[in-house]
Amino acid sequence: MAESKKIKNALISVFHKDNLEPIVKKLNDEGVNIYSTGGTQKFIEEHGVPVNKVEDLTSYPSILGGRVKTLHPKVFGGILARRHESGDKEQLTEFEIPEFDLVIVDLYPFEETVASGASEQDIIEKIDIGGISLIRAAAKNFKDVMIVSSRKQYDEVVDIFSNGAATTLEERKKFAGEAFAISSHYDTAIYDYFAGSDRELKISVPEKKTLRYGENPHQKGEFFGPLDELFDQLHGKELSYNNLLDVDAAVNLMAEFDETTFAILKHNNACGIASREKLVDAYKNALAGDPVSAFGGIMITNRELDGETAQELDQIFFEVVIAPSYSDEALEVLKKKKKRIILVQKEQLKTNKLVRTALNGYLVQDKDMKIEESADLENVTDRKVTDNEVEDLLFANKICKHTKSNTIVLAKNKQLLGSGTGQTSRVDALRHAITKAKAFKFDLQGGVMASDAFFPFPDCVEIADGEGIEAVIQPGGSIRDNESIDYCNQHNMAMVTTGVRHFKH
Ligand SMILES: NC(=O)c1ncn([C@@H]2O[C@H](COP(=O)(O)O)[C@@H](O)[C@H]2O)c1NC=O
Repeated sequence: MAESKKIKNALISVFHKDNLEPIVKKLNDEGVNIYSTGGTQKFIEEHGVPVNKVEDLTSYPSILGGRVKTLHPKVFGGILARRHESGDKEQLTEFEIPEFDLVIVDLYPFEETVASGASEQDIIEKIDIGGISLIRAAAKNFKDVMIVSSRKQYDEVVDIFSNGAATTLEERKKFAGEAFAISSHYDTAIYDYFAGSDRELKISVPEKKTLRYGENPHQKGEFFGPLDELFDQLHGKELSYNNLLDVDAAVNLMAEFDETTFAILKHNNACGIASREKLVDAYKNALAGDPVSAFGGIMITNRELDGETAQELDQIFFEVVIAPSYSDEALEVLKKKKKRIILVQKEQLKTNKLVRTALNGYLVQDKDMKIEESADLENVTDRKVTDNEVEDLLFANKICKHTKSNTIVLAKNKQLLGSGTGQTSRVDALRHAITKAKAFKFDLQGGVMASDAFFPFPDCVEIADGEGIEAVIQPGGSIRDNESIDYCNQHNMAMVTTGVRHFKH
């Protein structure tokens, strides 16, 4: 077993004082001398534990409103001295500096202060200088010093001290690594606050979840992010890498819909979706869109999931269900299958930037936040779209935005009839959409067609017309737009353009 090093002197300077008591009591029981800054020292004293003032050690009071408290050679010398260097030891003796073997710091809450909308002055005062220096110094000298840099580590520290106030080299090195994670995250948050539009890419996410594997079982996978803020998982196995991608697609798609809607996704694309007055009807009509692909799919709705809908859902195998809430009856039904993942979506996504790897770097872009309303539509054909067609066109356009390019979406009565997903040509996407719609016995007569990008040729409107599609929504902007528009005019079809392309790769 690794040799433990006893702690003789500890320096404690924490912003939040909660949960510190068991550690200081233990240190006191073990005969450790505790040194502390103003507020921390008062807190420790109030708990009946003797403590030395850092001010007495440095012979300086805390000055400049707390901007300088521990920034002194008598403090940093005691942390940074190399215990195996005789020169360092001699200097400690010469300047009467105690050797600190343990440093506990809880930094000023910079991120929380920014998030609270505080004034610039308050934010600037929450940039911790002394505390971050204590953390870095103690972590650098981990061979002799134990650094506790987060309140989240207190339980582990109490555990380590259960056999006496001592630490092993292995423990000190591990805590040093965690300390540099804390200090670099803290600096990233400060950088984010100051950085302008020409900012560098700095991402620091402490919350990590190790996944069973990545996209395939032979690939390792991890997720970084505070997933618990977004979802409560009520039941089922752990979300996998592919589940997370599907859930992301599902949540983004559903965010477009206000009325009662149910969607089923597979491989990040909707294979069924419908808006209806009753949730159970929305589900049944979503499932009808492609009951084959729905097998093993991701289910999502924007309404409380009721017992009747849950009974229907229970008839098929699916991986994940997402809803803002569930009735007791629904939960009882859905929990029957042990592995089924049941998620409560607590809030909408707030992300407005998208990041992915490309070549030897990263691509960063604004999220596609644009979605068209009826006022955004320009009727470019002789025949004007009817009110019902407008509803279906906007419905299809929303699905298009969240389907992999190239895509064509066919819809009718706020129900997805078929889509072509991720095709290399637009006409292939349409053919695929038609095949799917026909496979599930949909009548395309009177349906609408949405395209994520303009039609380079009139072939798509020609084929759609042949199947009975009567109205079309597309961004427009092709040099051959007129050929598609002319065809529509000659065949009593209506077309609206949006001026907004919705590629998704
Ligand atoms: N200025 C300094 O020398 C200094 N030394 C430690 N601190 C911070 O002061 C806080 C504790 O202060 P107090 O014990 O007075 O409540 C901790 O969050 C610690 O990170 C400092 N404050 C900010 O930089």
